[in-house]
Amino acid sequence: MRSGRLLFSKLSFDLAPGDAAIVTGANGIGKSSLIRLAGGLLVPFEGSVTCATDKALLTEASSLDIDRTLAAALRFWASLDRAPDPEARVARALTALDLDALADIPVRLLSTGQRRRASIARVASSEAPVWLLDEPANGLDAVSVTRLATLIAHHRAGGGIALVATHLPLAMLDAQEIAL
Ligand SMILES: Nc1ncnc2c1ncn2[C@@H]1O[C@H](COP(=O)(O)OP(=O)(O)OP(=O)(O)O)[C@@H](O)[C@H]1O
Repeated sequence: MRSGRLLFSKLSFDLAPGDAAIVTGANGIGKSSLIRLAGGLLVPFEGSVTCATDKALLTEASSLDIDRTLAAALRFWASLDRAPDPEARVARALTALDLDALADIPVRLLSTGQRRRASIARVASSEAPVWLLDEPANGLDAVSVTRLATLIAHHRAGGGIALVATHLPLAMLDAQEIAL
């Protein structure tokens, strides 16, 4: 329910380790709202959302401090996570997103696509088992979209879960489709 309007009803799905779901539908149908519900940023009008483990959320807004270097901005968030060794996690995520060369650049100087990759790196560096991604491919070039698909596949292969809202094609093997 948003602004008194029912967005969707009778929606039910489960995701086990290794699973993925892709949320599709027209503009304004409620894809972002569903991701936010899953992330606990919105409360369902009716029903419930249960998540047994840590989750990382990617929304349209970048949560990275624009005045820090990319590496420092990522380390800030990684240090708040429960997983050990934030430095190593950030280093791995920077490499996975091909951002090593930009590690010492202030976030405010990054391009749109670079910022999006940086936000994905924040999710990856959390090493949270559940990834909730709202339009992760927005602003990415073709190579970066492929890299994102590979990253999600690796995450799932390691027992991770991905719930992804996207209106852009993103290859995710055997993903459930949640068509709103
Ligand atoms: N903060 C808000 N307060 C009230 N209504 C909102 C808010 N955010 C979104 N809405 C409304 O909720 C509905 C669903 O929005 P949502 O962003 O979930 O759609 P979406 O499917 O992700 O759209 P898009 O494809 O354009 O990103 C829309 O009608 C929108 O106007």
